[in-house]
Amino acid sequence: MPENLDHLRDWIGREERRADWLTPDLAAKFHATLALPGAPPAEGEPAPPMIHLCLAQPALPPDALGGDGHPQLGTFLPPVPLPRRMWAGGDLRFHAPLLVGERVTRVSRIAGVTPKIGRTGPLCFIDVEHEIRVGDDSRVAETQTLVYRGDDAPAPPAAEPAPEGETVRDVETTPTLLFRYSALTFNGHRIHYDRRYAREVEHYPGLVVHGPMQATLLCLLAAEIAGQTPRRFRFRSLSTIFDGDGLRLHARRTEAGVSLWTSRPGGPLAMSAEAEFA
Ligand SMILES: CC(C)(COP(=O)(O)OP(=O)(O)OC[C@H]1O[C@@H](n2cnc3c(N)ncnc32)[C@H](O)[C@@H]1OP(=O)(O)O)[C@@H](O)C(=O)NCCC(=O)NCCSC(=O)C[C@](C)(O)C(=O)O
Repeated sequence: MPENLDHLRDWIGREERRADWLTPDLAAKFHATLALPGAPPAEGEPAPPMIHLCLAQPALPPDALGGDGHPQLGTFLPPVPLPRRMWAGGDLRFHAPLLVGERVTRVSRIAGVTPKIGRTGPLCFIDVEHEIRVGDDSRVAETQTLVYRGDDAPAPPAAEPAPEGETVRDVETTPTLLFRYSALTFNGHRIHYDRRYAREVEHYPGLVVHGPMQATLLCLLAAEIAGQTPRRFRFRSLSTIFDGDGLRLHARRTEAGVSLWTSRPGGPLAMSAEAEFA
């Protein structure tokens, strides 16, 4: 670790609250971007799980953004002195669906700051708890884990090819898909649309396929296989997928629910996830 990061724990407990409308327009754009089957839900109908990631995102002017296109660190998230942000994982509990047309409030709280040394060097994990409410009614409880890495951190060492699932779906990871998902989530992170920045500044071979989009596709696949929205959905991002790689979604039914994972075709495990229904 370049320096002692214990002082960042002072940020634990910091809260932020934002509100938004789940409009029919957003529901239609989410449906179209992810190529979901059938017609998008109309006003008053349940919206698909994970659409909340598109809601109540911070809307800041350009001078409040960092060089990576995200809000500058030290506003809500602590000022971690490691520049490269990635989405590391999540743990979500779905209490009840959001309905199209509802006014949604997102209450966010810094819940953890955990420095570690990984195989690729210093890592700092930040846990953010979000509660997605309509009035006093909690619909989704989510813990997001973000990770910050050093400037010169290498890619994790190559791993074995991931096994194939019982159910397999291929998704074409075009720049258009990545751009449209960034737009839906109002995510300015340049690693998803600025190829020169992704290569020259963050040393990736291509545009990065969003962790939350992979998680959304896996959660929707779990819901399709089980015929219902999971009660709990957990995931971890273990290696990165780039545009042009192709994204393969895998699923296998288990006693407790559905195990899911992503890879590029023939590539190592990228995201691993569990959906529970009881
Ligand atoms: C994070 C990397 C570099 C660590 O790779 P490593 O080889 O350095 O780590 P390690 O040696 O395997 O593990 C070190 C410690 O970290 C833990 N660990 C290791 N991984 C995770 C994880 N995911 N979640 C939680 N914990 C993790 C692991 O369990 C261990 O803990 P321990 O010492 O206590 O045993 C590696 O796992 C990696 O490259 N993951 C892929 C990340 C990725 O591609 N994310 C999606 C794209 S970025 C994105 O979508 C952005 C977005 C949407 O714009 C946005 O943030 O807003």
